[in-house]
Order: sequence, then C-alpha cells, then structure tokens
Amino acid sequence: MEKVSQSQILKYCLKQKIPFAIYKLPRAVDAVLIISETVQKIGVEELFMAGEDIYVMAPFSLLEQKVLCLKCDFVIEAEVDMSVFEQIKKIKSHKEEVQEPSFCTDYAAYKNQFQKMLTEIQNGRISKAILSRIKHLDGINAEGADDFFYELCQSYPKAYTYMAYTPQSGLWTGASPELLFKAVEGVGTVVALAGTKKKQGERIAWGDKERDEQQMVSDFVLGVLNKYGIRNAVVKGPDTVVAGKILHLKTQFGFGTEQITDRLGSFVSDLHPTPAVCGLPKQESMKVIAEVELHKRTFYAGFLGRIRPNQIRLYVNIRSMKFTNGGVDLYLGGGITSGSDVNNEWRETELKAQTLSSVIKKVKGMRKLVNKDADNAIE
Ligand SMILES: C=C(O[C@H]1C=CC=C(C(=O)O)[C@@H]1O)C(=O)O
Repeated sequence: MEKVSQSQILKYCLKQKIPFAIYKLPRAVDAVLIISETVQKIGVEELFMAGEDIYVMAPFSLLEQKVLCLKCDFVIEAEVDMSVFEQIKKIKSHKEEVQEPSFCTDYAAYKNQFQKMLTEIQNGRISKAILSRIKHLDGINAEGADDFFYELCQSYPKAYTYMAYTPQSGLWTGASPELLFKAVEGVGTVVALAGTKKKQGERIAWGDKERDEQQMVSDFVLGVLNKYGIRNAVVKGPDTVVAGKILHLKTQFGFGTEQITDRLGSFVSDLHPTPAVCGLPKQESMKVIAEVELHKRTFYAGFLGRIRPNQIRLYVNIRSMKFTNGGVDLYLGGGITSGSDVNNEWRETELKAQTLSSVIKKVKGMRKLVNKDADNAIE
C-alpha cells in the first residue's frame, strides 16, 4: 500500500489548518506528529485525570486562560498508509479564532519597563521578575513552516523542539532548553534553569548575579517539593548546560512520584510558572509582570507536552515564537534582579532571539524581506 510521510502530513495540516502538535524530545532521533479532531479548553486539575493520551499547551497565566488539550487521535512517527491519510483528510479545518495584531517592544519601551521592575525590586515588593519583550520579524513565508520545524530539530538536537497549531492559539514553534516536569515509570524530574551567558571559548566564569538568579529557582523548586512531602530528592548541579550558542546554569531534582500521583494537577500548578519565567514571590511578580509588560504573554512561558497514563513530559515554552500575519513574533525574556543592567539584559534577549532567527535564515525562501534592525539598536 502507498505510504505517506510525516513531513507530507505536517505540510497538509499547516495548509488546511488542522489542529496538530509535532515535537521531538531532547536527543531523540525522530519527531512525533499528533493530530487532533478537536481542541478542548480544560483546567489544569483535569489534565491528569483523563487517563488518555493527550498533548497540552498551557498559557503563562492559568488564571487568565485555560489549557488547550489535543487528543492524540492520530500519532505519526514516520509514515502511514494512504488509508490513514484519507481519514486525516476528513478532519475539518479550524481557522485561527482571533488573530491578534503583531507587537514589537522597542528599546525605549523595554528600558522603561526594566526601570519599573527594578524599582519594584529595590523597594522590596519582589526579589526577582522576568521581563519579556517581543521582537517582530516581518516578511516571513509561513508556507516554509514545516521545513523550519525539521531544520529546528537538526539545529538543536538537545532541545525540546515543537510546533503546534490550534484555532485558539494560532501557530507556535520553539526550541526549549527547559523541562518543567517529567514523570516516567514512577520517577519524577524537575529542573531549575537560569543564568545566561554567551558561549565563548572553554572557560566559564559565572558571576554572583547569575548564581543568585539560578539559586532562587532552585530554592523555589525545593519549596514546592517540600510542600508535597518530597524531602529526599536527588539533587544534581548546578551545572553549566549548553543551549545552542547560550550557556545556562541548571540543577536537576529527581524523586519518586508516589507522593504526588493523585495530586499532579495541584503539583504542576504550584510549580508553574517557576521563577525562571515569572519571579519571586510568585503571585506578586505575576502582578508586576502584568502591570509592566505591554503585551500579553499568552502561551510564551507557559508549558507544553504530552501526557500519557505512565509518562508525563512537560517543557517550558521559551525560545519560542508565534506566526502572525506575514511575520513572526519572537518572545524573549530574561531574569531581572537587583544586580541587573538594562543594556546587558537587552543584549541577552537579542542573543536569545538568534536561537530561532538563525534557523529562519537557514530555511530557503522563508524570509521574504530583510528586517530593518532599527528597533534593536541600543541608545
Ligand atoms: C525566560 C527565558 O529564559 C529563562 C531560562 C533560562 C535563563 C533565563 C535567564 O537567564 O534569564 C531565564 O530565566 C527566555 O528565554 O525567554
């Protein structure tokens, strides 16, 4: 029987606007394509109760938006028989419900927002917050999105690479270096990832600022584990990890999941968003972010991944972008603490932008125009 490849089906889903998610786990060889006839909006508590095979896309703020849940109606790992493709062709198209206009944070606006956040840190309201910005790139041909995804997988073999479309979220893609929570056969893993440096040579000298920033995330994770009675976690790190041209500090926590099996929903909502993407204390920094940032984060710094009865793998949606009308919005964030400098932070977001923009450049015909980089100049 005639076979149809995963890439052909991905192309079809993109063109026809069929809800899908394609992902490749870190160090895995192949990507997995999931196709869903419908997308449901559910609360985080319900995520782990379904006992089904689902792919979820959660927003940054679980108070503002529900989690999008794709049932794994079709799971395509390599190729399928033509008869399966014929069934997929029967799935209805779902246009993007609300196409938000693109957004771009220029340096002046970023500087202003940075000052506001720093003031909140200096006056003691919060001790850390992540300031994010959007960098808009114009003239992107979304028809190359499938090639982009496979190129992304090649470029970042150690990242969690994904692309997902739902009518509620639109088309998102990213290469995340950050695990939120994994539970496989009774073993749970959580990481604390923070601190950023450009990879240059062999010598790595982490400063106090980065170490403190990462320690705050580790302490927060330990606090959540403690709350759930997990006191014997195996701690590894902090170690330097490589994410493309970027280095981070990472601590890994391993533990048995027996204490949380019936409380996974509340465990994940206590963990998310960690101070790697939100701040400390959690609720107050969430408020500061909402007051200071002019864009809605929607799914940036949310989490995504597949949930199966005995396997949960959720990653933080960073180094990600959304396709907008004729362009892309890159979402870029960095941790602000009392020791932060605005120009260094801006440069850090520019470095993070290269994670995806360098791949756009590699995909033939994806970039129609060259973006004027005027909005990226530091004063
Ligand atoms: C929030 C982001 O990165 C986080 C993860 C690693 C290092 C980070 C930092 O150094 O600020 C951030 O906490 C992002 O890339 O948008």
